[in-house]
Amino acid sequence: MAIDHIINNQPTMSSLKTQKQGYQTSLVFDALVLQHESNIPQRFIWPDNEKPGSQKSKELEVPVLDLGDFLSKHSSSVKEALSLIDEACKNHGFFMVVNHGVEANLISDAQRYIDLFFELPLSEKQRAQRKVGESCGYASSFTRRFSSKLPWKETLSFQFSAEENSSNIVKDYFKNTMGEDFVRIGKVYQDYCNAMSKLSLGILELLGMSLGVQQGHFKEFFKDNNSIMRLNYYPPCQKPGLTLGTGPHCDPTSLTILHQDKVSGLEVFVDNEWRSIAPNSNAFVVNIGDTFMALSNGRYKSCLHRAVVNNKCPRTSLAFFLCPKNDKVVSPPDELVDENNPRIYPDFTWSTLLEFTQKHYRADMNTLQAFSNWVQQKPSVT
Ligand SMILES: C=C1C[C@]23C[C@@]1(O)CC[C@H]2[C@]1(C)CCC[C@@](C)(C(=O)O)[C@H]1[C@@H]3C(=O)O
Ligand SMILES: O=C(O)CCC(=O)C(=O)O
Ligand SMILES: [Fe+2]
Repeated sequence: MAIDHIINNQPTMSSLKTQKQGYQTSLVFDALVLQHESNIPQRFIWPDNEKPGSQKSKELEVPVLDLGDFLSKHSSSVKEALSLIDEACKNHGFFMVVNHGVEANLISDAQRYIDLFFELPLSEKQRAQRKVGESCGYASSFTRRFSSKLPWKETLSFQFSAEENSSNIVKDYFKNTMGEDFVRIGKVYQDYCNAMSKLSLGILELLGMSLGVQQGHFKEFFKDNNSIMRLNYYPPCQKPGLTLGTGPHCDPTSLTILHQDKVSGLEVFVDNEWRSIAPNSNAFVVNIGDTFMALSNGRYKSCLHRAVVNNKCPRTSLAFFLCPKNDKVVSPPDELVDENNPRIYPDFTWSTLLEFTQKHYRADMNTLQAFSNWVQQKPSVT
């Protein structure tokens, strides 16, 4: 049966009646069906210049930061760590963190529950269905947002807040969205996000030092962060050379703390070629996002990366996207602006950049430039 026929006749296909647009047929990516299909629907096939093809990417060696060592202030490790991280962040914006203090069984629970959630029947997952224009909820390859170059993935994204009065925000999300059976899962992801928020503050202390910024500046800016946690689930694909789990992009957020499962797939575009970052279950991959690039006045780079899929097994990743509180104005500290380093980006708030990515622009390798142009055209947006 032709794949389009399969998709179009899925019981899961739903038609959406909206006040504005009348009937709109929305196709749903049923991973259980598509992962066995070798006839890939056109909308999942990427253009020739973006297809991953069949050749395996060379591995990229990124600096590995021993955070425990660094934070215990062993002067020898501090100096060496700072220069390693500084060079990586000026070049491709990626490094790894080990000895991070996050419990191994918390990480393995968080990884295990990704499989549990995404192996649920589609109708169950759709109880958390993400609405167009919103950044939280379940999305199946964004069939409701995009009509081409669809990512070969399902995602579940939810909000985290480090503010005192929001200490149960993740737990409540799972309970209210998915019901009592998900209280335990909600607790695991609440604990995981708390650990990510704490870890990010340790990393920010290091980035502040390597940028030569007043001690604790970035920690202070992000202490009440309002971040986004995303579970990525990449089903196997029979033609992995034609599709992409996540297309080439820079993260619009500030810092991404990613945990790759045992299955490789993360690739970074460095020196004009795609390079893979090998999975390491004891480490987190950290990358600079657009918002931190603006905070560093362009000193540290938010770089192009993507996720490829394979034809053998699912791949999962835990992505914690550190974001400042919505109304915080993103503006580089004075130490990073002088006559030799004039301002590169306008002041903006994270909520405005997030709205731009959710309602006006598909995040890619030019998001921040497109956003800067958009903000400068719009009167009184900060
Ligand atoms: C602010 C965000 C938008 C995306 C999630 C994120 O929290 C950070 C990464 C962004 C994204 C992954 C970049 C590639 C395109 C995208 C549409 C995706 O493939 O998921 C982006 C996310 C989004 O939901 O817009
Ligand atoms: O899954 C991965 O390895 C990368 C995902 C990613 O880049 C993202 O979600 O922004
Ligand atoms: Fe990313």
